[in-house]
Amino acid sequence: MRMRQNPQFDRKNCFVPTSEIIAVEETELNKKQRNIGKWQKMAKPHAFTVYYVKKARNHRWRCSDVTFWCVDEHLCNQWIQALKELLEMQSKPKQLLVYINPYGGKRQGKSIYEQKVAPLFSLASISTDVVITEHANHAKDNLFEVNINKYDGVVCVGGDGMFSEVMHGLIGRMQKDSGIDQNNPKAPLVQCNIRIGIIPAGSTDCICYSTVGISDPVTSALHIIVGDCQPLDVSSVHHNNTFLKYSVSLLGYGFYGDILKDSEKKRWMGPMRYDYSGLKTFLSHHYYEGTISFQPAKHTVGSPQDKDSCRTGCYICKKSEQQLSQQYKECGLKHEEDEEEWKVIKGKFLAINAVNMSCACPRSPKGLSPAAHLADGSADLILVRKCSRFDFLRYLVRHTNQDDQFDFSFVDVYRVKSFQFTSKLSEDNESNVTDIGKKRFGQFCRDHPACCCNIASSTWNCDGETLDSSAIQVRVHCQFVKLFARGIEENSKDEAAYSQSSIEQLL
Ligand SMILES: Nc1ncnc2c1ncn2[C@@H]1O[C@H](COP(=O)(O)OP(=O)(O)OP(=O)(O)O)[C@@H](O)[C@H]1O
Repeated sequence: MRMRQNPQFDRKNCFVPTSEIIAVEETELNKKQRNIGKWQKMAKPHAFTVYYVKKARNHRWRCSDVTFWCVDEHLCNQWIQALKELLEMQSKPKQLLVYINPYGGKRQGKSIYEQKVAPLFSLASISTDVVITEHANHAKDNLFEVNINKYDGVVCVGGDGMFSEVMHGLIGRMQKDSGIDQNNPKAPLVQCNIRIGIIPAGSTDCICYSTVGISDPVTSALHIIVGDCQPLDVSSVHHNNTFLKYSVSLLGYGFYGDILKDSEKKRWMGPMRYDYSGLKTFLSHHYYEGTISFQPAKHTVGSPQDKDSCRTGCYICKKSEQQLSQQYKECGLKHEEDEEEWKVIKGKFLAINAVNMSCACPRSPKGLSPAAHLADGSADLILVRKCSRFDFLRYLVRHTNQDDQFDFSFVDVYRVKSFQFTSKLSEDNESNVTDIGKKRFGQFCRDHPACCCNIASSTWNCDGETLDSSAIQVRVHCQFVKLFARGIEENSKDEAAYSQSSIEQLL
């Protein structure tokens, strides 16, 4: 059997893991092809083509191909059969439900899907049911009605808002089917095993970037095709006994809440509104008084100040999940989270951020918490206390350089599995949470004397959407949803090798 590669790889040796084969097809040889070089000498050659993932720089994936030729038709068919059987054995999706937001980002969702993604799905023999959304919550409502068991995954084409909508639909559907009341903050929620794929086509594609390493529709489509699986922690957010939202990236009060609230009023400015509102919020330098109580995530084996980041096959995520399951097994139903230690901090904050992932994006490649993990059952709680404008700027600048952004006297960071927040304003009205806190948590840690400034409440930014209440209770659910992704791969020798010569002889 002989090989004719994509011209750019001529005369290079290469290999492809079978898990990264996209499709195998019999190749029809036309007369012109048969007259090329060595194959000219072959009497009636037979051929098949292997389409595979080619890894390029910066986590970008592309589809490449290599064609194998031989004179023996039977041998050629045996190879095709054997390779197809190998592909069948893997957990690649066969049937997908696709939601396209035609208005997300630069309104390119439909054309991105049709031109870049659909041809790849068709090459990989994936059948799709495509829904072009007509209004907000169309996808979410639809997910409560469809025969979900028919699909191996749900794909959303859009930004973080579209992903959030699909995730809420899927989680909500699972709870409804299992008779679980999402309004009960302590309800044992049912995990969502159907994988979600994100084809980035929004103005913010932070979740895609943090789980794949790049916002690129073709790369994401290929992660879906090869059937990757990345579990993701999800935080549930409640106000007393009312369910508000789920969050997978940022829950931000103060600075990031104010930016979002202001930018919502300036939608007409397009993506520029985030820069404008960011500068305006920075200059206004508001701080907010409130009480935050949290339960440290004792099961995790990492810390927010670790030097290593969460990467493909992350040991810390695996180990932490094992510890957590062990804990539940040992304590069983007796396990009462309320009885565990709570820490309480009262203070004046410029920003309170809780992140379930690093929140890296092209603007801030390190993210809000560079060592946060995708699937360790915890969130990193970052408290930025009142400080001067100059110090706050120094803190923000450190998100873009190599210096430690937590190494400031006014910044504290904790790895937590649940937390509650009450602003001073709502504390006065809703003394409930504070009373419970006082009874349950004992000594409060007060940082400064009571503030004499006129402080209003801020708004919570929950994955890019505002929440109606400032008093919230948050609980992290370990590995609650699954994505067609594999986390960010190390920039290893493999990648360098791939980018130089890319394919080695498989057969
Ligand atoms: N057909 C539609 N018309 C209007 N809104 C829609 C439609 N389909 C989905 N949406 C809503 O649009 C919101 C934003 O979508 P998406 O995240 O895809 O785009 P985006 O440009 O990144 O958003 P944003 O401008 O909020 O950053 C989602 O919350 C989703 O519920």
